[in-house]
Amino acid sequence: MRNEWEKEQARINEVLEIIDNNIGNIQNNSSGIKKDIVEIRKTFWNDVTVNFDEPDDLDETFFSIKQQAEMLSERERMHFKMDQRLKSLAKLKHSPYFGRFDFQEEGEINADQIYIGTASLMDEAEENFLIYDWRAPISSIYYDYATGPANFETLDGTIEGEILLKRQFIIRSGKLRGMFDTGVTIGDEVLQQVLSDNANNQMKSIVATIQKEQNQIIRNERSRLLFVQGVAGSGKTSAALQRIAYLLYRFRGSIESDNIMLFSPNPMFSNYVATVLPELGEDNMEQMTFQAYLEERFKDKYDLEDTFAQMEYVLTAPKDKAYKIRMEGIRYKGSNEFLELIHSYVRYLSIDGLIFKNINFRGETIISADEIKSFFYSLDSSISIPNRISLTMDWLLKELSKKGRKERKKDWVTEEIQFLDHDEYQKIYKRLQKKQLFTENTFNDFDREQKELAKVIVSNRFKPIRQAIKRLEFINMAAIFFQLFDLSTSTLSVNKSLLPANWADICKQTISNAKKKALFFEDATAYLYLQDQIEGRKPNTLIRHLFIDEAQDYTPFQYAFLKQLFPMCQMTILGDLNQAIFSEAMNSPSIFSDQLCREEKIETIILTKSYRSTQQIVEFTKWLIEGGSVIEPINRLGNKPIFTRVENYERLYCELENCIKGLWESGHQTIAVICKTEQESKEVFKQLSKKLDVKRIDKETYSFERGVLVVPVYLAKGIEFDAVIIPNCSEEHYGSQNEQKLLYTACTRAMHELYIFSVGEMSRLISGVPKDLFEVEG
Ligand SMILES: Nc1ncnc2c1ncn2[C@@H]1O[C@H](COP(=O)(O)OP(=O)(O)OP(=O)(O)O)[C@@H](O)[C@H]1O
Repeated sequence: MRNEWEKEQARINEVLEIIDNNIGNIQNNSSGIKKDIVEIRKTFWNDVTVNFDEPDDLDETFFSIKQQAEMLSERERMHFKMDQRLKSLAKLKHSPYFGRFDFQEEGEINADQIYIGTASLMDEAEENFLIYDWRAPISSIYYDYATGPANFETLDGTIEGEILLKRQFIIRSGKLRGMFDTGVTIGDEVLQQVLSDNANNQMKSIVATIQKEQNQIIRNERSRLLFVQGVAGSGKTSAALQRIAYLLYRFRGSIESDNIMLFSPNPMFSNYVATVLPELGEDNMEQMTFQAYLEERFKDKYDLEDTFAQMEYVLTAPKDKAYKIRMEGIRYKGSNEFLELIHSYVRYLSIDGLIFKNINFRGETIISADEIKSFFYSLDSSISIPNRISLTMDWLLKELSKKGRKERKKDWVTEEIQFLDHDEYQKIYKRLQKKQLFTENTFNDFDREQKELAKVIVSNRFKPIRQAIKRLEFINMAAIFFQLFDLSTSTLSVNKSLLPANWADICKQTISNAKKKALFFEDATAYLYLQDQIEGRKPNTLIRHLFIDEAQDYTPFQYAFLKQLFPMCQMTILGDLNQAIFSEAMNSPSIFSDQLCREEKIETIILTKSYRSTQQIVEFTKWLIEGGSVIEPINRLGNKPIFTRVENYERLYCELENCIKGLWESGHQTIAVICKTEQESKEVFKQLSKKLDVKRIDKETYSFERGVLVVPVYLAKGIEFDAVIIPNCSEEHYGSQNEQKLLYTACTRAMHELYIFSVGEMSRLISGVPKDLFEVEG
C-alpha cells in the first residue's frame, strides 16, 4: 500500500502541474480579454457611427451600436467563464479529486482509471480526462456500485463492465492525507471523518460521499414529480442541493440557475444552504419562503398573520372554545375539501355574486359598483371569469375616457388652468408642442389652448384611476373572499356533510377577524388562490424545476396553489412526516398524505439511514416516534443522551449553565438550546443571558454564528448543531402525542451530544425509551 500511496501522490503532483499550467494559460488569455474589455468600453462611442438625420441613418446607427455592444458582451462572457474556470481550478488545486475506480469495459483488455473530482480536467493534449466531473455519466458508477459488475447510461445506451478497484482519497492542499480501498458503495472511513467534524453555520457539499440511495435522487431525470420521504438527517436537503448542481450540469444551456427555485422553511435555513452551490462552482438557485411569497403578494393590504405566529398560537393558546374552532378551521382550510368548496364558490361567482368597488372622482361616484357588476354579468357566461374581467377592464377604461371628456367642461378644470403655475404651464405647453398640436400661429388661438390644457389636466387627474383599473382594483377582492363565509350551502351548491361540523363557528371567527383588517395565515393561501381564479394570474413559466423542502409542513391546499403557480415545473418534494411539527399538531393532512398527487405520475424514494447524529443519538431518538424502528444509524459512536431531572426552574438554569460551559470547554462550537415555543425561548434566553453569552434566534434572524443559541424548534428545522439541549422535557411540557414530533425534531438536530432536562416528572415520551439508551444524571 505504501507503494500505492507514493504512486498516487506522484499522480497528484503531475495533475497539480497541469492545473498550474492551465491556470497560467487562462490568466494570460484573460488579461488580454480584460484589456479588450476596458478598451471597448473606453472607445465605445468612438467606434460607433451615430447619425440621426435620415431614417436610413437611424438604422445604421442602431446596428452600429448593437454590433459594438455585442462585441463587448461577448468579451465579458468569455472573461466571466475564464474567471469561473479559474475558481474551479483553484479548488482542484487544493483537492483535485476524491475518488478513483478502475473500470474494465466489456470487450476491452485494459481497465481505465477514472478519477472523480468537483470539476473535470483534461491532459495537455486535450485527449484524456485526468479528472471526471462528479456529475459526468461515468461517475455515477462510483456512487452506485461496489467492486464487481457495473454499468452506466450514456446517450448511446448502457455501457457494461466491471469495477476492479474502488478507492477514496482525502487530499488537502495537494497532499494525500488519506486513502481507502473500499468494497462497499462508499466506505465508512471517509464518511465518518466528514461527519465527526464540528457543525458549521453553513451547509457543506457531500459530493465526495454521496450514498447510492441519495444518488438516485440526485440523478433522477425521468419523473415529473420526485417525492422523497426521508428520516431526520438522511440527507434530503443535501441531496436536493447536489441535485440542483447535477441538473445545471446535465442540462447546461437549457436550464440556468434562475430556472430553479427552492422553497425553504425559514430565512435562516435559506442562508444556511446558500453556500453549497457556489462551493460546487454553480450559481445559486432562486430561494423563497412561502411566507415571503405571501407577503410579496399582499404587500401591506392586511395585518397578515405569519406562519410562525400561527404555530405559536397553536402551541401556546389555551384550549378554550375559540381555540378549538380555530384548530378545526386551520385543519379544514388546509384540505382538499376546502379547495373543492372554493371551486364551487367560483362556479357560483361565474353566475352571480362578484362584488366590485365604486369608481370615485372628486368625492363623487363616476361609475358605480352596480354598473360594473351589470356589465360583467351581461357578458356571455361561457366566457371564463378572468376573460370577462379583462373585457370589463377595457369597458371601464372607455367609460372613463367618456367621463373625462365631460369632465373637461367643468368649472374645477377652468379654475385649475387659471392657477397653473409657470413651470407646470411650460411643461404642458412643451408636451403639446412635441405632439405638434400647435404651430407658432395656432397657439394664439385661445380656445384651442384652453381645450388642450383642459384635456391634459383631466387626463393627469384620471391617471391614477386608469392605473388602478388596469391593476384590477375595481374588484372588491376582500369582500368576495369573506362573502364565502357568509353564503348558505344551498347557494354554494355544496353538500353540508362535506363541511366541518362547526362550519358556522369557523365562518363567524373568520369574519370577525376580517373586520379587524386581519388575515389568518390559513386564509392567506385561499384568498390568493381565489383571487387568481378571478383575475387569471399568469402562471410562472420561468421556473422549470421547483424544490420544496420540509414539505410535510405544506397543506394539500398550499400544494395545489403552488402547482397552479408553477404549472410547467418538474418538482422535487422532500420531507419527513415525523417532523410534521405543525400539521400533525392539528391532524391536518399534509401533502405527504396518501391522497396527494393521485393524479400525478410520481416516483417516491424513501431514505431510512440517518447521517447527522451519532449512533447513540439515533438509537435514542428513533424511540420518540412511531415506526422509528426503520431508522438506521451510521456507525459513528458518541455519548449516550443524558437526561437530568430538576425540581424547580432555579435549579434548571444552574444546570443549563453548567452543561453549556462543559460542552463549550470540550470544543463544541454550536450549542443549541431548543425550546418548544418562542414564549419558552424568550424566558430561557432571559435567564441564561444573565450568566452566559447567548443569542436568541427568532423569525427575523437571517443567519447564525457559532456559539450558544436559544431557538424555538420550528425555527431550527433543517439545521444542525454540535450539541442540543432540551431545556424542559417534562410531562407537562411534552405530554401529548401531538408534541411527540416536536421533541423528535428538536432532538434530531444534534450531531454529537444531546442533553435533556425536565422540571419535575419526565415526559412519557422519554420514559418510553429503553433505559439502556440514555444516561440519567442528578
Ligand atoms: N452522503 C453524505 N455524506 C456526508 N454527509 C452527509 C451525507 N448525507 C448526509 N450527510 C450529512 O448529514 C447531515 C444531514 O443532512 P441533511 O440536512 O441534508 O438531512 P435532511 O434529511 O435534510 O435532515 P432533516 O430532515 O433532519 O432536516 C448533514 O450534515 C449532511 O452534510
